[in-house]
Amino acid sequence: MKPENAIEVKDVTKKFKVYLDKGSQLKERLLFHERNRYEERWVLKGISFEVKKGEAIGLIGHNGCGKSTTLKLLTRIIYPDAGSIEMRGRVSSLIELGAGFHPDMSGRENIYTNAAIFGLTKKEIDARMDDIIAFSELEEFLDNPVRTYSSGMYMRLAFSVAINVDADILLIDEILAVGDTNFQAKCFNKLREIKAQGTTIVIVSHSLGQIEQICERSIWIHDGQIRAEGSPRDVHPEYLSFMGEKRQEIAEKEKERQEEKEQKKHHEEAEEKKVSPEELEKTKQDGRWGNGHARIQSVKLYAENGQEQNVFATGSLVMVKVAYELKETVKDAVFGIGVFRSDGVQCYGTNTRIDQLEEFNLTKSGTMCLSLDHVNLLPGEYWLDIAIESEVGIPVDYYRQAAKVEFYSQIGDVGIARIDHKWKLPE
Ligand SMILES: Nc1ncnc2c1ncn2[C@@H]1O[C@H](COP(=O)(O)OP(=O)(O)OP(=O)(O)O)[C@@H](O)[C@H]1O
Repeated sequence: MKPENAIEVKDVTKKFKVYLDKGSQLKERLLFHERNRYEERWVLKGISFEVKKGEAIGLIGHNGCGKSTTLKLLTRIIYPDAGSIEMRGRVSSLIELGAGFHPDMSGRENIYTNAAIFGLTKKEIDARMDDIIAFSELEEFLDNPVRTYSSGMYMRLAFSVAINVDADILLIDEILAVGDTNFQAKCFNKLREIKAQGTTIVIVSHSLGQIEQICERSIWIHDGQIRAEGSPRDVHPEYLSFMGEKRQEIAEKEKERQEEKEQKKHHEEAEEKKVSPEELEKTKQDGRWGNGHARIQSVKLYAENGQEQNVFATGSLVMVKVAYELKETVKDAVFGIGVFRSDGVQCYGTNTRIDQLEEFNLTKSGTMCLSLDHVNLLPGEYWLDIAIESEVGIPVDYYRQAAKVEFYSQIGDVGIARIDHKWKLPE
């Protein structure tokens, strides 16, 4: 092991056995001869990385990519099928909330057993007891059995023990996601303090912002292998754009599924009412109204590079293209857009009249393009309503929820939309 390293992971592979369903009824069980049928799932397919003493690294990746498995291997809760893991120093971990706590024992008794697991003697624990209790802020509950604790209280106790055992290496799995915001902030500050004292830290988190604030390096695990590794500022944008594309694929599949479901429902309704699906379509006014002189055929969204998509990073340019078919000339046409959050809150709305564009007549079918230059909507799902009106506000085609759009961001600000801002710190 290199002298400057605290952790060396070399070509580690790990597989799990996943037992196939054997059937729960007696008859099914009797009929199944292959009782122990299982398949092997390779979760890690050869992972190598090194962590220097005093360095903090973040493990990122989509659900199920193998982050927690990597951390459990480092804690030696489980062992690799091949490869090697070497670590130097005392290891402390916060992996599963309250794992290692005995529910019937009091908080105080659990501090003793838990700290002993991390290798402390009774004398050492006694010396740290006050610090552990003070950090947990659980003085009044300390003699109650931990089964009466809330999950937040569990986490306070577990965190307080884990950071007070003078570990050389601290392994944390998504722990900062639990607890109230005050305690989260306190843990976060404590982690920085511990890091400044030279502790090596490995964090698994979906909060890229937290990783950026604590870690020098991010390791992106994908499909059981390391896909990228480097400064969080370099790796995270790459990861986010990859996840954006994935979400786009999922959104498209979901859209197809919804369309198929709608079509099936539509046919069933038509059959029930003994009319043709086309006739039913004509009479149906759900979320759509107007005199029908023009009809919106499609509303598609495009990114700056011209690619059609429905998932965007907050702050991106979104190009909206509205294709319409004309049945009759529409005089003094006005195009409008409304942006609604999925819970119905209107986030924005405008039209060509509000924007003081010259009035125009629609004389043939075509496409209207609207460029939304910096859409600062915060992460979530939104719907676009699109409308065509004619002279003095007569609705021609109002199309509710004409397109769905999703935004993502790695910044943790909250609300509906990001407001451009600048801070000026006191001199
Ligand atoms: N004991 C186990 N037996 C069988 N499969 C397991 C076991 N532990 C984990 N797995 C599987 O291994 C894969 C990786 O799990 P892991 O918990 O490491 O993912 P993760 O990256 O931490 O995910 P998340 O972001 O959801 O926490 C998953 O498909 C999971 O179902």
